[in-house]
Amino acid sequence: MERALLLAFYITISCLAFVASKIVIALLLYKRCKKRPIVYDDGLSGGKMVMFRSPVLQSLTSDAFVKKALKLTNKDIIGSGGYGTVYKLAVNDTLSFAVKRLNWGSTEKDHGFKRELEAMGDIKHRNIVTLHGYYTAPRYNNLLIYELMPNGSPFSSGG
Ligand SMILES: Nc1ncnc2c1ncn2[C@@H]1O[C@H](COP(=O)(O)OP(=O)(O)OP(=O)(O)O)[C@@H](O)[C@H]1O
Repeated sequence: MERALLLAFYITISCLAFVASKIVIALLLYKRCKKRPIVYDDGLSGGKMVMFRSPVLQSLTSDAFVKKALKLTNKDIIGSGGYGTVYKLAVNDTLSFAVKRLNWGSTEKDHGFKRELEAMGDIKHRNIVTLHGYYTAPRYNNLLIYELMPNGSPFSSGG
């Protein structure tokens, strides 16, 4: 009788451990999926827009955003640095982004660069401007999509 009880106890513990391990695995997979960037393929330009977990950018339709981004002109320029030109992209009256058009081309073959961008998309710090995503297309310069800082980039030293 005692042996039967002990056996039942072991079976119960094993079942509970099995269920708990499945829950932990499901939670880890869910967390990983949530962190994964959203990728939109733009059929028109053959480009790709990658949005990080930013709810701001994910609430926009990528088509509308890409169309606006590809229409940026000199009058939208808010600054320029060693790596490219920075434009203000206004989605509507209340929502704007800083879009940096890099001086070099597509990230398609540069996996290291992509990985670096995705790592930057994970960083959230009050002294570091948020990178919301990027756009890359075969015949177009790469675009980095940043949070728009009211007084310019926090990296900027005034030049
Ligand atoms: N997120 C942003 N919001 C508003 N303005 C920005 C933003 N990022 C950049 N700028 C503007 O664009 C300018 C150029 O920025 P950028 O980051 O390209 O170069 P930098 O920080 O000046 O220097 P470096 O070339 O070494 O990166 C900044 O000085 C700033 O005025």
